Amino acid sequence: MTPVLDLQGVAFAYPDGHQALFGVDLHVHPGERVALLGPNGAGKTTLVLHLNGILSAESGHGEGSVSVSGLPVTRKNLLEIRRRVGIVFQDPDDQLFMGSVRADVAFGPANLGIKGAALERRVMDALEQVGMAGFADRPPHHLSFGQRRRVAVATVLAMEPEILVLDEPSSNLDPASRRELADILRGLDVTLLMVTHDLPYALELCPRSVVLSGGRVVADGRTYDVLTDDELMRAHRLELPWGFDPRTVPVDSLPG
Ligand SMILES: Nc1ncnc2c1ncn2[C@@H]1O[C@H](COP(=O)(O)OP(=O)(O)OP(=O)(O)O)[C@@H](O)[C@H]1O
Repeated sequence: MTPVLDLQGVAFAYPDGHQALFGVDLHVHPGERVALLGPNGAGKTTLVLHLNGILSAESGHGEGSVSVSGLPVTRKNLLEIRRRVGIVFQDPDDQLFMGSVRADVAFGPANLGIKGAALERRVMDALEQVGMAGFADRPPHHLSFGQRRRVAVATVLAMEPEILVLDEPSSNLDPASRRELADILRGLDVTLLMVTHDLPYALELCPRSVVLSGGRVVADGRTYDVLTDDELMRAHRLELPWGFDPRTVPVDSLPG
């Protein structure tokens, strides 16, 4: 089976010489839900920026290869790659800039040439998937932060990506919004890569976790096994929230 995401030996140094990634290998198969964990400065964002070619070895500061469903992430493939890889950034305001929710969600597919009833269907399907169909005519800046984050997810879903990449999806959400977003994400039929410091969220949503530390993959396995490996957790500054013990989570409530 061709992996949706295939990274081989990805190394990258920023122009100031700071080396952020050292030979990262990562393979994600269709339908998988994977959490990307790691302390501050581990290289998670740098890695995510390689997935749709914002950063790449082609820029002259890196090595290795990234491909999405067999298509190499190179300058000449960027349009198709950006259709296949949907990234939801941490701040929804980076993704919402139109006068209405409908216009924001329509922006990407309209750029692909989709119009009329087909465009409206894409927009409403995406908004329904995130429970925001009733907000189509509202200006995004009149919505709460949690609602804006859901609309940001819809802008990406409307592109019908092969992989949905989420950067800290639970950050700044109140407990109810955090849980509602988890319910939404659990219900999506899409391959998912989620960068998070919210370890219970990773356990709840992603059967598999990859730990990046110092620009290297230091663990890749079942989320439960990663979070209960005390030595690994300590070595890479991963801390569970006070009072949370994965061992007490009922096994049948874990995903996958
Ligand atoms: N534009 C840049 N120029 C130089 N170094 C950078 C740049 N952006 C990030 N870095 C460095 O690269 C390393 C990896 O940073 P990155 O943002 O990828 O980490 P991260 O795992 O996403 O961290 P966090 O959890 O804090 O968001 C860090 O040491 C950081 O200081």
